[in-house]
Amino acid sequence: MFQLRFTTLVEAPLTVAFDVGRVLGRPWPWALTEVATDRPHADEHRGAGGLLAQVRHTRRFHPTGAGTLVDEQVEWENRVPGFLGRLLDQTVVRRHVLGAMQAHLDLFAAAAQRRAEDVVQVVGAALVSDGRVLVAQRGAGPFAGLWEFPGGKVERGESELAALVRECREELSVEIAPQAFLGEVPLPGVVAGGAPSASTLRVWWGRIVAGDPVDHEHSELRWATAGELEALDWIPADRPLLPAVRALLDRL
Ligand SMILES: Nc1nc2c([nH]c(=O)n2[C@H]2C[C@H](O)[C@@H](COP(=O)(O)OP(=O)(O)OP(=O)(O)O)O2)c(=O)[nH]1
Repeated sequence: MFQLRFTTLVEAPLTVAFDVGRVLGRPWPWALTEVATDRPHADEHRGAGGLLAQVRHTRRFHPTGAGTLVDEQVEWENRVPGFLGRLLDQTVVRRHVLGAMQAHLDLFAAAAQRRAEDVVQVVGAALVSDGRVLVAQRGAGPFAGLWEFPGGKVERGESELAALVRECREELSVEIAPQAFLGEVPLPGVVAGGAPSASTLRVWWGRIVAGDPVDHEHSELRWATAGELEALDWIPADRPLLPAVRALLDRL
């Protein structure tokens, strides 16, 4: 098997990067078959055509503070075996795969970035102080009574971190300094009238730099220890983020 690996940082949330990648497909002149998909984390295609007896193309999507890191691996086998096959690979096939992938990845990154402008993102703050994290209970709406991270929707043209700072000011009357990206989860519902499951929640560790939290929107605010997090009745989408928050509290 020959192989090449590509990593691309796409300025788009996980679900947008995955869905745009899916629509664009793979840059091969013959159709590959999707053999595995785990939206929005990974997918795998296989097929064959032209000089290639077998192609396996896997893609993994990792959330980062700067966007989604797309890690792709292309593996193939030539139709021609042995020395001639290796020569063919080095002179023709590899160059072809590289060229096709580079053009495809440029297109992919630009398309995902454009699409991200139309999908409303949600940001949340894990505000930590004295070994505890501030959690908030929603007072109204479909998630009334459930716990969440303070935060809200990123407005059009606003950066994610500016939205995080603004939401904490509006909801809690505190000034915060974002510290590090903690994780991202898909939101299964409809956010701001978009398609179901199009948006994600991206959570950042933050420190309060001025003020004491005053509750303006929630039914309750609570400073929770790492050990208390699991037992709270969370919005279900948030649960996969709890290990990262617990690890942060344990580390600080
Ligand atoms: N803030 C926050 N929202 C969450 C979390 N988990 C989760 O599923 N959501 C969902 C609930 C809502 O559908 C959406 C956020 O909407 P929001 O109502 O808080 O946003 P917002 O402050 O901008 O409010 P508004 O403009 O609708 O008044 O994300 C979470 O941990 N924090």
